[in-house]
Amino acid sequence: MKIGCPTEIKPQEFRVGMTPDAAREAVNHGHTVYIQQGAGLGAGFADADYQAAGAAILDTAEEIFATADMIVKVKEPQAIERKMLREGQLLYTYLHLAPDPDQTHDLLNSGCTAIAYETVTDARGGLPLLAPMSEVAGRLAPQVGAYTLQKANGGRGVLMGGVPGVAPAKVVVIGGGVVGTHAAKVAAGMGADVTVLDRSLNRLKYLDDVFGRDFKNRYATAGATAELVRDADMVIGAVLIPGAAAPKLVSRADLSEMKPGAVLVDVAIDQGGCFETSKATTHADPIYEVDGIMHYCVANMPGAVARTSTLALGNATLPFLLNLADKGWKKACADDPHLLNGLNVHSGKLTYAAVGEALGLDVISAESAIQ
Ligand SMILES: NC(=O)C1=CN([C@@H]2O[C@H](COP(=O)(O)OP(=O)(O)OC[C@H]3O[C@@H](n4cnc5c(N)ncnc54)[C@H](O)[C@@H]3O)[C@@H](O)[C@H]2O)C=CC1
Ligand SMILES: CC(=O)C(=O)O
Ligand SMILES: [Mg+2]
Repeated sequence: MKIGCPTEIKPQEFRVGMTPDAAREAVNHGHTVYIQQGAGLGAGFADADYQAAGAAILDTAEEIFATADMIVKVKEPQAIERKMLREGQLLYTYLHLAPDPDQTHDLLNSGCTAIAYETVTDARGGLPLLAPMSEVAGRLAPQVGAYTLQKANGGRGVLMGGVPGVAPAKVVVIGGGVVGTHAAKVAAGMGADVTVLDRSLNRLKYLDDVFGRDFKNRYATAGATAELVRDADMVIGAVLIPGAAAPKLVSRADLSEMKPGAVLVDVAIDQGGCFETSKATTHADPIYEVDGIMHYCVANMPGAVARTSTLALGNATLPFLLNLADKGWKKACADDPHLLNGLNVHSGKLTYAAVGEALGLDVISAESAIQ
């Protein structure tokens, strides 16, 4: 198969869809790999590294899209990339379609087949292609939140760990999955007073068993959420209903109850955000204020640490990538129901129920797409 990897063009996105190691493995499996010139530079990989791995370098994204049967990326295709997708081409990347009707319509119109990293599942109920970036974003969240809490950045001027004689910051994490757990670990490590909210009792039991001494947890009723948010210096939004638009758990009215200069870090922004006042921002201009509350809502947080993130994402995407290339997407999906769960779009039809529900569009079953 011809596999193509273009340079990411989302603002300040420095990750790349394939590492030289991934290219080498695909070449060893008998595939031809095309990398756009300079695609790996932001993550520290030179064109020569890809060439040494057996990949060919092409100058432009147009050439990559025109040549390849499968496009491997990191971020959802941007409008200009969507115009280059064609009928029958396979797209393997993050999509986050539920909050993005424009992208959804373009993918449907292109006739391509699109597998979304974020809805591929595993046998333990996890999301193996989302998890590595959730680990990164979770660990970054208290770091960017702590920066935002500084006075010069609009925050209330509270130090995460306090100092002897002065209380630490109160950090509330809504959603105790991968993002939430990594965020809580780092915030607790910085010395903050951390509470994690989740609606899954099993998850709370796990957090209590493993991290009971490091941070507290509460069941996420609306009442408990409101009570903790009111008193927080930093709230990290980390909920997910896979594939669906994030539920809004803090309203604009709730902001008036919060401490002026408190910080909301909405990691769930790529699924539309879990605070009513969230709107996606970029690394170039990440922070804004609403009613005295600072918001950080970058939808591609892992791009800030592109080398770590590219290596972590590549470890997770490679086995599926090789299966897709070796067997073709239909057989690869027929053999692996977890990969089939990643199928969001095929030949002008949506194949993922939660996306259809969020956007009010018809959906066919993924099973029917592989017949
Ligand atoms: N902004 C960025 O750069 C990045 C964003 N993300 C996003 O972060 C979000 C979280 O991802 P993961 O932690 O991997 O998901 P996850 O599935 O591991 O965890 C989500 C948790 O939210 C809980 N939850 C669901 N509804 C809830 C509610 N109403 N109240 C409280 N808890 C609730 C679930 O029980 C689960 O434990 C996703 O939207 C993901 O796409 C992930 C990586 C990077
Ligand atoms: C998960 C995701 O959207 C990201 O890593 O950018
Ligand atoms: Mg994202």
